Amino acid sequence: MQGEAVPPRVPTPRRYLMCPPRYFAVDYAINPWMDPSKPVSADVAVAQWTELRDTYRRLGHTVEEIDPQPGLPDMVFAANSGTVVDGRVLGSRFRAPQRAAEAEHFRRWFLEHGYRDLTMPEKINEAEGDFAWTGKLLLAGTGFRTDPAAHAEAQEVLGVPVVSLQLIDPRYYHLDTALFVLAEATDTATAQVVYYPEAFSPGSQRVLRRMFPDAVLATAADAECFGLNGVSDGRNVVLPVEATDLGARLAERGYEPVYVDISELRKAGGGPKCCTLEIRK
Ligand SMILES: CN(C)C(=N)NCCC[C@H](N)C(=O)O
Repeated sequence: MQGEAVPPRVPTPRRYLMCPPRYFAVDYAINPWMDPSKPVSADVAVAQWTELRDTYRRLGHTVEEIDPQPGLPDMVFAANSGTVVDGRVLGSRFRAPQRAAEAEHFRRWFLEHGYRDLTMPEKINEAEGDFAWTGKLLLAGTGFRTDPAAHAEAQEVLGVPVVSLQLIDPRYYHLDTALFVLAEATDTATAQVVYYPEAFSPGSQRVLRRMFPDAVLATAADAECFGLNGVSDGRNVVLPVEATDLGARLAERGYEPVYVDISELRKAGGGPKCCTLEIRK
C-alpha cells in the first residue's frame, strides 16, 4: 500500500459472548503450548480476562457472559463453542474428550437467550477456532481439530460459502492462531485479512494470495506471541501486548492497535480471540 492514501477505518459495534476463567487450569495437554507441570493461576487468568472484557466494553461493544463450569478449565475459550452468522447458530463438537462437555453448556446458553435456529454438528467442529467470517464467506481451517467434513456441514447449516484452508504447523492448530479478519466486506476482494503464510499448506497459501492480494502478511515472531489471535471491529484491533511489531504495521494501514496481556491464558494455548465468540445478530 506504499504511497497510497490510508482509507478511513470504521468500527462497527459487536456483540460478544465470553466465559470468565474461574476454573482455569492446565491439567492436560492437548496442544503444544500446554504443560501441566508448569504453574498457572486462575486469579491471574481472571484478572487478564476481565481486562479484555472491559476493553471491549470501553470500545463500545456488548459483552454477554456465560457461567463457567467446574471441571472444564478450557471453557474460557468461548470462540470454540459456536459460529453465529445472521442469527443462525452452529454449535460445536470438540476433538478432545476433555472439552466435549463445553458444547452442551453453550447450546443451552443460546437456547435460553432466544436463539432457536441452532444446529449441533455431527462432525468435529471447533467453531470460530477454525472458522473466520469475512462478511461474505467463511474461511475454514482443518488439519488439527475441525474435521474437513465439518466445512461442508457448516456451509449447509449456515447457508454461506465455505473455503477450506489446510493448517500444517501444530503450534498453529486452529485457524484463529494463523489468520484473522481486520475488516469484513460483502465483496471478498475488499475484505482485509492478516495471516501467517507458513502456517498453511502451499495450496492454501496460493488460495489466500488469490483471495486477498492486499493482505497483511505476518512474521514468525508475530505468530509466536499469538498476534494472529487478534479481534478487530474494523478499526480497533485487540492484540496481545507482545505483538507490537504487528500492531505498528496495522497502524500504517489505518488500524488502531489495542494491547492486552493474555500471558496466563497463553499457557493453555489461547489468546484474545479464543476468549471471544462473536454473535452476529
Ligand atoms: C486460539 N485458539 C487456539 C483457540 N481458538 N482456542 C484455544 C483453545 C485452547 C485449548 N486448551 C485447546 O487446546 O483446545
